[in-house]
Amino acid sequence: MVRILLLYDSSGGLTARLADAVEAGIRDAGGECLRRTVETALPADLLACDGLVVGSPNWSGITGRLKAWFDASGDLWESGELAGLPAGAFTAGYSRSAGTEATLLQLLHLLLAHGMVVVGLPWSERMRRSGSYYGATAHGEVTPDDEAQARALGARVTAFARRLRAAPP
Ligand SMILES: Cc1cc2nc3c(=O)[nH]c(=O)nc-3n(C[C@H](O)[C@H](O)[C@H](O)COP(=O)(O)O)c2cc1C
Repeated sequence: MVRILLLYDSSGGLTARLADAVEAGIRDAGGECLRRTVETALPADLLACDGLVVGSPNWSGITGRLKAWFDASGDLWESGELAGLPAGAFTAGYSRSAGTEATLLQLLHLLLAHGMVVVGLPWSERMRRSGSYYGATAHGEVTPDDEAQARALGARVTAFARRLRAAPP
């Protein structure tokens, strides 16, 4: 069974609710979910996983706490140990038009810097109401469409993790 690290920060609970849906998607796809908040996660958790889904509140970018956590994983960046693992991103904020995609791209940048293989969301009718090519989203509340997109993201990362583990590039 592939193990996916679900790592996120959340102060008000919105990002945590999206994480619930990501976790459900990981399980849908037959994965094991290692769920950690930024307070409890260790860089070693990354090494124990076949893939990663990371989420941050949209605080005009990711939160300082999450950036500090990634800064502390710099050794793994240098050694390239995460290279080739699939990973996806999600974010929650107040407004649809106040930096959502910029925050997702900041998360994707961190994943790419580790050499990870970015898994986004493909176009669907649902994306007119929620989500982005760059990942799953919520704005002010978590709607059923938000949950469905986050769940799809968790399932996609898990499916890619299984394939990549079976046949590494
Ligand atoms: C310092 C700070 C900056 C924020 N910046 C933005 C922003 O640029 N765009 C936005 O839509 N919401 C912004 N928000 C609102 C948060 O994204 C919102 O509270 C969200 O629910 C946070 O996720 P959480 O409930 O998981 O903590 C900001 C909140 C704080 C505290």
